[in-house]
Amino acid sequence: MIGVLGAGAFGTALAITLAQTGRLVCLWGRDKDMMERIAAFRTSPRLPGVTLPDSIAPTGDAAMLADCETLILAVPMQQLAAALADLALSPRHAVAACKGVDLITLHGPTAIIECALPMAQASILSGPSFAADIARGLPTALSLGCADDAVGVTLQDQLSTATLRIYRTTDVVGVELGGALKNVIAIACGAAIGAGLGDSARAALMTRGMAEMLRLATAMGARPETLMGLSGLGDLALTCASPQSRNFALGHAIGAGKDAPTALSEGAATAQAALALANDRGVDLPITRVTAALVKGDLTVKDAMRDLLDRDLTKE
Ligand SMILES: NC(=O)C1=CN([C@@H]2O[C@H](COP(=O)(O)OP(=O)(O)OC[C@H]3O[C@@H](n4cnc5c(N)ncnc54)[C@H](O)[C@@H]3O)[C@@H](O)[C@H]2O)C=CC1
Ligand SMILES: O=C(CO)COP(=O)(O)O
Repeated sequence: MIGVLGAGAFGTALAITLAQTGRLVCLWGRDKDMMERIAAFRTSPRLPGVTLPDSIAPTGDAAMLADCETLILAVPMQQLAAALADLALSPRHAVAACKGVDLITLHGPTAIIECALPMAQASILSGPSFAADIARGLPTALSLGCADDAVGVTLQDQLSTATLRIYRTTDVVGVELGGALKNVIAIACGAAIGAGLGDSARAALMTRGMAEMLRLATAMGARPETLMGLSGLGDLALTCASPQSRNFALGHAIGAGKDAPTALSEGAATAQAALALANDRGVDLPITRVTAALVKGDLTVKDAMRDLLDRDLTKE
């Protein structure tokens, strides 16, 4: 049995696609009443219009996860440490499906897992995929970062489904940072579009944003080709171009002068964390810097644009 910890949009979508393989999937959520309703009606408020297959066991009882050799962790990044601390878990493989950097420790998901579950092999699953697309069985490709390639082969086989194709790499840091940093650039792109700055501005932000992602990630030991793959360029392309993205939507609201949406936006916290990581390493992240200030309300889009355009001219 595979376990999914976190019955939000992404955890539920992953459970649905994994159920296609015929295996039993235990979907755990912390809200017991809601999990009972999901079990009874086979639908989730996080994924309207999608029916949960019978091979998914929705539950609010964490003891059910004890039998799962592989556990997928699909909670918000800033909640990962707390979620693991709250539950007594002992999986063999713990696969993070969250995107971000922990603001308190500046660790990525696998380092958080390694602290909380030292006996588990930690890995990261990331890449371009909206939960609604995965749940509807639309074709999707993701990257699995696992330091031990033999374990990576096992997980790649276990987690790939008829519609979800998984590639693997041992570059865990690259996969983690690709998924985390693209969210910051998606907020910046949303702000540009929301403020009416145009598609050319968005293309410039995506390209120079990719340069920032590469600078920070390689300074932290990632391989550049990982960032040019699914968890990096692939996810950047998806989230910077789609209003379906919650990070893009947050930026759009900021740019348009509207109230920020309440939905989760991992990029808001990650912008602050990325700046701290970059400062420690002497890496310059101008787009991330203005995005962090935009999110905090310390800068207007007009001033952010001026800040970026007024910098000294440089080589590409
Ligand atoms: N929704 C999407 O399309 C995708 C989401 N992701 C990533 O998946 C992660 C989760 O996102 P979503 O599922 O979309 O968010 P969501 O907001 O739909 O669900 C988050 C779930 O985590 C639960 N949760 C929060 N704190 C918790 C805690 N301390 N203990 C236990 N459960 C807790 C909430 O109750 C909720 O059910 C994020 O890092 C996101 O970037 C990745 C790819 C696609
Ligand atoms: O990570 C995602 C798609 O790959 C989901 O993006 P949002 O969190 O911005 O909605």
